[in-house]
Amino acid sequence: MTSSTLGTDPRDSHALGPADEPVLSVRDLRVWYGSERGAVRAVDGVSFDLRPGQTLGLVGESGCGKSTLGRGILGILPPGAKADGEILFRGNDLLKAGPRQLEKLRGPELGMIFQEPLTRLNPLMRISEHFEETLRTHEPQLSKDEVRRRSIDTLRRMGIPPSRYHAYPHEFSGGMRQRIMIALALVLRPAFIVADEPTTALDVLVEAQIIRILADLRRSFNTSLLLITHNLGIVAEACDRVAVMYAGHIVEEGDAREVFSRPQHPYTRELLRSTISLRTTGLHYIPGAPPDLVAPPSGCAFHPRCPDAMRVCRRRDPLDVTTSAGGRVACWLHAPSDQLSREDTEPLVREEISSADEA
Ligand SMILES: Nc1ncnc2c1ncn2[C@@H]1O[C@H](COP(=O)(O)OP(=O)(O)OP(=O)(O)O)[C@@H](O)[C@H]1O
Repeated sequence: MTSSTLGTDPRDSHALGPADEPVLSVRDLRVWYGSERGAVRAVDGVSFDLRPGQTLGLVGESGCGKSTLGRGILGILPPGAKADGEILFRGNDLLKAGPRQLEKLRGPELGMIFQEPLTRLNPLMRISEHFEETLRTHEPQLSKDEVRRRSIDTLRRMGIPPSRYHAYPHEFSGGMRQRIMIALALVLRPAFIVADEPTTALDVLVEAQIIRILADLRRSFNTSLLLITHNLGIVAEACDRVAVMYAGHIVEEGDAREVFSRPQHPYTRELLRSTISLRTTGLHYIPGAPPDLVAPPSGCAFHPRCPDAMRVCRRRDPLDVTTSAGGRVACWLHAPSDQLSREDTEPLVREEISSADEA
């Protein structure tokens, strides 16, 4: 595929390549922000693939780099941020695309769903006008009737009845406005969408509704979705795969059910334990806090908080290991034994951890 295929009719996008060919391949992506203290390494060597129709949940504590990763892929980082690596979207490297080429792709090919719908819907414009503007900008060949039909059909999928097509944003509840925002992203039928905390500000019922809609995306449009959230329950319900992020790295990735039932990385395990569920008897907190990304700990960045840390964890970056269930985990506990000496596997005692932190 050549770069000339970028920006073609998005409705053809799903016909390109076999179904199992990734629509998005991120390779060794690094994103850093400048700060007075030095570079904030918010995304530090991230790689993953996303296939057509697949939903990948991206989880991790606050400040682990999830939003930066999502924004980096879409090319909407704030000024001063730098990115390096490869972001292959249908075979073309988005990091090498110019700003105008990226601008063209955002919307019809690369969709975005963020929070705060009111700030993004123009209060002076009817919902119909929002749809007309979006479709006319990206698909000017559509007739007025087609614009109306496609918009109403997309809104209906989001549970917004056609009778509300000409209403103004303030005439809808917060949850409905959020669904309208999702419909505005979907009406262009992008091949890939980043949804960053799309439900955080909503009540539980609306949240459940939106999650069902997101889970239906695959059936309706074969859209691939990167869903960024703090809510592991949402990932369990709506995602095929999950990637767990810590200090700018993906520390574990795999089939969502498999990762939730048999977490391989101590961080994933601790994160799951700190989530409220019906079976929760007492809430667990992961001791400590995510590290400063200007000067993260040596070796595995989780080692100062890890209950299973070994001496090697402080000294060497963990290797990515494929799990028996077909996922991957970056943790020395799972490394082949020939990579480790006896001393490497000795437990890292708390005193050593704190003295290393002070150093
Ligand atoms: N514009 C910026 N300038 C400098 N540092 C930034 C900027 N935006 C984010 N960061 C830093 O980058 C790191 C990753 O932030 P990011 O928002 O990507 O994490 P996150 O996992 O999405 O967090 P949250 O769940 O709270 O949204 C943090 O240390 C954050 O302070």
